[in-house]
Amino acid sequence: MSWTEIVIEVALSDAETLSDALMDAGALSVSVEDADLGTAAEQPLFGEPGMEPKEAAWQRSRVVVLAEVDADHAAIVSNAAKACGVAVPPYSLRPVAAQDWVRLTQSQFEPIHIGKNIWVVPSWHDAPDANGLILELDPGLAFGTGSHPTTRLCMEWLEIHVPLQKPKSLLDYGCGSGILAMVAKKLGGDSSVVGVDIDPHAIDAARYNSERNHCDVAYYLPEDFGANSALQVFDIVVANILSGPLKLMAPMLCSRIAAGGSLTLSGVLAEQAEDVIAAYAQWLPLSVWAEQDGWVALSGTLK
Ligand SMILES: C[S@@+](CC[C@H](N)C(=O)[O-])C[C@H]1O[C@@H](n2cnc3c(N)ncnc32)[C@H](O)[C@@H]1O
Repeated sequence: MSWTEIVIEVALSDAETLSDALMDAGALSVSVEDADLGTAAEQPLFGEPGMEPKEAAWQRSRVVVLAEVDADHAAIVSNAAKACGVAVPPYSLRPVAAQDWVRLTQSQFEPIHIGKNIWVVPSWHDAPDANGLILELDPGLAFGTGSHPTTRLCMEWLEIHVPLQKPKSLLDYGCGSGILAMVAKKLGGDSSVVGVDIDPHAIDAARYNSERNHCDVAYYLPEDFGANSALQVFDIVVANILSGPLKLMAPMLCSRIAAGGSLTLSGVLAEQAEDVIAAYAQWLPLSVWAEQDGWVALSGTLK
């Protein structure tokens, strides 16, 4: 399947009405861009701090219309112009090369190597190292594909500490795609792993991902977690959220750590570490375990 782009240069004031009319006249999609984009005449959108914002983003617009290759392109433009009560604007046509869009999108997601031996592998790839700890995971609605430094920090911590601590139970609070819970389950053998997230889409994604990776993990929304395991404590608690919620959650998260158990937090910027450490100080001494790209993982053991 291939398409044609109709490129029309119009005055800024006409761009929006013409775009609507072009959709009514048979366009598949319409986008409006700065006609001076990439040229010496392009104006920066934002001025220096303190300057008045410009009234308009740019001076002249280019309307780019995607149409079927065998559509009547002249009719699309003239019908739209007629509907707007303006003269038919000059336009040019350019072919859009046929692409395998699925393949193109998929090629942007390569397997990710984390720590010593963990691989996060999209379903359309073979595992690069058959002896590695392989998580099959596609980019989706929930946060956690292994590309973010905070996820990587937590996975690296788990890779080292789960085999050392051999936890009987582990809680992943703010589980997103379930990536940390699944790694913990694969590293921890028969330990009981629970994931909690406030976002129902994340819970669905985590359940789906865990089934595909043969990981027996229980996932809950916070209210169901409270109802189902009100008194349960865990040998390891890990939470990769942001510093604000982590500070508020300190009493709740600490109440979930078993005696002698540990807590690992990420989603915290290096400059926020001191503040987060202070919020947890009455329960356990946290310290910076590692830093990546300005993000830290904090870790500590319950007093
Ligand atoms: C940064 S993502 C981390 C996802 C995954 N654990 C990882 O390490 O990649 C944070 C997750 O915490 C969840 N979250 C945010 N606030 C929360 C809260 N108050 N209770 C539970 N989950 C929360 C978000 O929905 C999101 O999925």
